[in-house]
Amino acid sequence: MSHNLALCKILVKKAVDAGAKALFLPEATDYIASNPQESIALAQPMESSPFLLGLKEAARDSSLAINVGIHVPAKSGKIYNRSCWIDQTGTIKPGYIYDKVHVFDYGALKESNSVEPGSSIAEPVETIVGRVGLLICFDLRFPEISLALKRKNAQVITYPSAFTVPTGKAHWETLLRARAIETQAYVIAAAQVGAHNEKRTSYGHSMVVDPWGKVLVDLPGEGTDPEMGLVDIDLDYHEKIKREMPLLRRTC
Ligand SMILES: O=C(O)CNC(=O)[C@H](CS)NC(=O)CCC(=O)C(=O)O
Repeated sequence: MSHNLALCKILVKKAVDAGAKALFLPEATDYIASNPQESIALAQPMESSPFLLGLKEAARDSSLAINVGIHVPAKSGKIYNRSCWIDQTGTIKPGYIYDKVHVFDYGALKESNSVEPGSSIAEPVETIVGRVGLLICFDLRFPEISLALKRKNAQVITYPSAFTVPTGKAHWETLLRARAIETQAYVIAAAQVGAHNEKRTSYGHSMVVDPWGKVLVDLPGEGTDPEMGLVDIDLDYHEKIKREMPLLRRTC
């Protein structure tokens, strides 16, 4: 976790140097464990997690908002797979969190062994880059939840992710573009890349798609340094797309 925090701080510096107002980090940025027991054992409460406290401090010191995926202990003894919005003062206000609703049980991965599913869709967060709807990774396959955020006027939807390589190759870009086209929102999907342990490798291809479905960023995931892309979130463009093709007024 201290290693991951150090990598995050490199990205914070890159973001600040590039003039960014917000930085989007992947799902499970604190750690990816080798098995469900380890994942549960490593989870720390938000109040005392050195990873999260360090990231909040970095946000405050650099006046940079940060979206990050972490693990948090749940009352059931399992953990929540959580997406947090840290604002540019380093604060996670009430309502700035979302717990992954759809857990990923596929092939060798049984997320439900360790993760307690969340039970609600968070209101979009009013941020320095617009109204941000928080979702996570496998939620990407369930259009309903992103359309619920569209009805709540989300301008940006985030999917911090750690997709598997085969499902990523088959579906990742198509799903992200579809969600952006349907919701007419910016879709931002920071993704883990490469080998985590002998059993797990993530697909990568961190991607940003604009409200028309155009891919603005697709990071190659090469080399050893953490990579970052830079985009302008153009809220006027988002409005224009919605005005010219008002999908919500129609019924079906
Ligand atoms: O394990 C952790 O700590 C973090 N969580 C994840 O990486 C999760 C659960 S295993 N991964 C996914 O949801 C991949 C979804 C996917 O690949 C797909 O929908 O095709």
